[in-house]
Amino acid sequence: MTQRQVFPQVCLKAEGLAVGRGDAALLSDLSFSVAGGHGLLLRGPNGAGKSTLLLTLAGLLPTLAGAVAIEGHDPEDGPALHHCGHRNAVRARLSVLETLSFWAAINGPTGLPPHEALERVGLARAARLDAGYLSAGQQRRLALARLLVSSRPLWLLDEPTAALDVDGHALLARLLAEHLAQGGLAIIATHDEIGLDGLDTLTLGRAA
Ligand SMILES: Nc1ncnc2c1ncn2[C@@H]1O[C@H](COP(=O)(O)OP(=O)(O)OP(=O)(O)O)[C@@H](O)[C@H]1O
Repeated sequence: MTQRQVFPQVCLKAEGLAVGRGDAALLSDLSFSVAGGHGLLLRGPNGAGKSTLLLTLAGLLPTLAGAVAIEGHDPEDGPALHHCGHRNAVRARLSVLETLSFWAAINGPTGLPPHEALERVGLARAARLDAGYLSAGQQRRLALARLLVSSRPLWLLDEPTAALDVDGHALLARLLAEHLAQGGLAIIATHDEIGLDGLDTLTLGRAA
């Protein structure tokens, strides 16, 4: 299938960035850029600061020095990014479809309709089940579906393969390939192989 450019030319630039918890810098003097159509893998040992960097890029932690800019994104088009963290933001007492519809309503129904997104991630048959009953890997798939129901150029993914089976790994690679082909960009903290060629790698420091 031929993919079309969906996103305008968006580029994330980090310059002289220091990130950490409280006042203590875990990583400093980071400069890198990721352009539309490109993906960057964050590698490094446990505790190196990958999640901290993603949270900082997402604006959920303050920068300790330097700056992050997302160039080429028009705020009129809505938020620029999704942050998909370790937790799956699954609401146990809502059905799978209700959970995803909730996220589409909160984040903007600018992507796939929820039932189509569930098809994409292999959860169509679980649509009416309480989301709390999903297995760990199914909950991860539901978290990935959240990326699909609201169209945003920048995906910040923290250990996206956690609990996914072999098919789930392949699914993630397909979703990423399609996102990049549409001009999206992705930064992915992972210890796993992602199964997609052409990704750049940034290896971060040492565990404390
Ligand atoms: N809220 C917090 N307050 C203080 N220190 C924290 C807090 N959260 C994390 N840390 C510390 O920050 C350091 C970096 O953690 P972070 O989760 O960014 O590492 P990581 O590279 O993502 O690790 P992993 O590969 O294990 O996921 C760790 O030493 C951790 O203990």
